[in-house]
Amino acid sequence: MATANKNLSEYNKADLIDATELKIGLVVSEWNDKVTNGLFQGAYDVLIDCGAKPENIVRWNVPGSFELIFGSKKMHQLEEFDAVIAIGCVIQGETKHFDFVCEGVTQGIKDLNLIYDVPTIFCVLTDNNEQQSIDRSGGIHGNKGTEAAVAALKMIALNK
Ligand SMILES: Nc1c(NC[C@H](O)[C@H](O)[C@H](O)CO)[nH]c(=O)[nH]c1=O
Ligand SMILES: CC(=O)[C@@H](O)COP(=O)(O)O
Repeated sequence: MATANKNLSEYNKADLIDATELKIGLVVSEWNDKVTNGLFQGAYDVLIDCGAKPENIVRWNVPGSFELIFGSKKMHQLEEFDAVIAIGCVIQGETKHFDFVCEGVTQGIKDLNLIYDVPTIFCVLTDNNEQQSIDRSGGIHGNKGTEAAVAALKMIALNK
């Protein structure tokens, strides 16, 4: 099922755990920050809706999606978080750099999930154009940040 057939913002709060006592880290890329800020807001709103305290939602910014790997690793090393959400937006340009950034951040975040016993959630848009990113960060297809926070809460429940 493609995103076009599924609204990313749909979730059932009854399916999610109480977030009152949770601490969530969000590492946010500054590239395409209009989009990444929208993704962050979508994730933040779910966590608050599920009872998280604002002071327990910690945001770190990094220059680009490739730096999400190192930023997420440093968060994990604090051993304070129940989950880390890596937020980025990679948009195809003129060169093959898109392919390498997307593959690198995908593999890097996969590796973090193997190394650490706290989930790292992959909230990275890998789009052909800016409109696709807008559509998936609070636009017609919903918000992938919402989906990421839901995934984080579900994985925390599984990890208890
Ligand atoms: N083109 C995009 C980038 N490129 C920058 C890299 O992520 C990285 O910061 C740089 O190579 C230095 O290590 N990053 C994005 O997040 N989105 C893009 O569209
Ligand atoms: C994903 C990127 O790094 C890319 O947007 C950079 O653009 P370009 O390939 O035109 O250098």
